[in-house]
Parts: sequence; C-alpha cells; structure tokens
Amino acid sequence: MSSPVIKLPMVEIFETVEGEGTRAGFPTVFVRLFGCNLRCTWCDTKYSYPPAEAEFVMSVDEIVSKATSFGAKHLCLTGGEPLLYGDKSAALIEALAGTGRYEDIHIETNGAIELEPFIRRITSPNVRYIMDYKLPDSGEEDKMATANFALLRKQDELKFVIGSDRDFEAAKAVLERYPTAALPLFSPVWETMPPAKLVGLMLEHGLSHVKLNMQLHKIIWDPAARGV
Ligand SMILES: Nc1nc2[nH]cc(C(=O)O)c2c(=O)[nH]1
Ligand code: SF4
Ligand SMILES: [Mg+2]
Repeated sequence: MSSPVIKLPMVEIFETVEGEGTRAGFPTVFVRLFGCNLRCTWCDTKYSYPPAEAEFVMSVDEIVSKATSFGAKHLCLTGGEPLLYGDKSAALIEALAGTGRYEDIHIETNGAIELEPFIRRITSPNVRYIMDYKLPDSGEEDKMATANFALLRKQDELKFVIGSDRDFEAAKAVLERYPTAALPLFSPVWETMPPAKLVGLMLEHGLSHVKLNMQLHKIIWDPAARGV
C-alpha cells in the first residue's frame, strides 16, 4: 500500500544567505510554510498567514524536489510557524533530512509549539531548532511553551527579539528562571531598538553568554524585501 500524499500550504522556497543565528552568512535554502498560531505586533512576515492566502499547496515530494534544485547545504524551515502541521511538518523535516543533501537543517519555531514530539521523533543529528521566546512587546508572551527550554540542546538556539528596555529586562529574567542548553541570541526589533543600545545593555548587564543577532538580510537588502 502506498503512503498517502502529504500536502502543505506554502508561501515561498528560495535560496539566499542565512541572515540570522550561528549560521548567518552561509548560502541557505529557505522553505517558508503558510500559517501561524501567533500575531506578534512587530511581525515582519504578515504575508505568511491570514488574511493573506497561501501562494500554493505542495506535496512533501514537491517541496523536497524544489529545495534540492538549489546548491545550498544549509536549509532553513520557516514561516509563519513551520511546526503548525504536527505530523505533516515532521514528515517534511524527515524527508529533507533523508535526502542527505544538507549539513544543517534549522527550524525557526515561534515558542508556542511543544517541541517534545518533534525532538523525540526526528533523530537526525543535523536537524536543529531555533526557538523564539516572545517578549512583552510582541503581545504573545502568555503563549510561550516554557517546557521547551529544558528540551533544547546545545546545538539549538534560543532567540529573543528585543523591542524595548522592558523586553530586555524580561529576556534576562527568563534566562535566569529557565535553564537551557541552547545558545541565547538577542536580536533588536528593527524599528524600535537601535543595535548600539542593545549592545550597551548586554555589556552593562554582563550577559557574557548571550550572542548579538543582527538580521543581515535587512542590512544587505531593503528591510521590506521578500524572498531574500
Ligand atoms: N536571509 C534571510 N535569513 C533569514 N533567517 C530567518 C528568516 C526568516 O524569515 O525566518 C530569514 C529570511 O527571511 N531571510
Ligand atoms: S510567530 Fe513569527 S510569523 Fe507568527 S506572528 Fe510572530 S513573528 Fe509573525
Ligand atoms: Mg524573515
């Protein structure tokens, strides 16, 4: 019996350089799924959930075939929220890992999805999670799945997008409250937090284990550009 075709709503698949995190600067294929369970005030991908519509629907095989048509050895699965589709999202990750084409597959997840089923099911060593923790300015802090902190591994990354002094204080408090093996990243909200101010706060508060995370793609291209 053949397995049923798994289909997912999609926004875009493209190749560029990774703009964020420890792999910033590497040529990377981006697979952006449609749909999100949050509505962050400062969201920069509002085209990835309603009232916008999915650009197309693709089967897992079609997504893998398009992704592997590019040369990059890094792949970023993003959205929207790429883990919104549970077993279907997991099947896509397994299929991408199963190609053997990628040194690194990282998943940009929003902090409002329990990671336990994914970490348990997907055992490929090159699959990593970059989890956001949504701070007060996002309006979505109460949705955070704090059980994920203890599950994240040293190859994973924990990203705080910081819009204000209040957000900075909250991020610092979260790191003190929830121990994690993941690498903490502090990223300035493009419109409201000058990077120099965020660096000043990091140094002033002695956060020697935290890495500044600039969005390279917003420096290289127009901050509003899509598909870069
Ligand atoms: N270049 C580039 N790097 C990125 N890293 C994370 C992105 C995202 O939208 O999740 C992104 C993106 O959209 N473009
Ligand atoms: S989780 Fe990401 S895609 Fe969803 S609303 Fe927040 S910033 Fe936008
Ligand atoms: Mg983006």
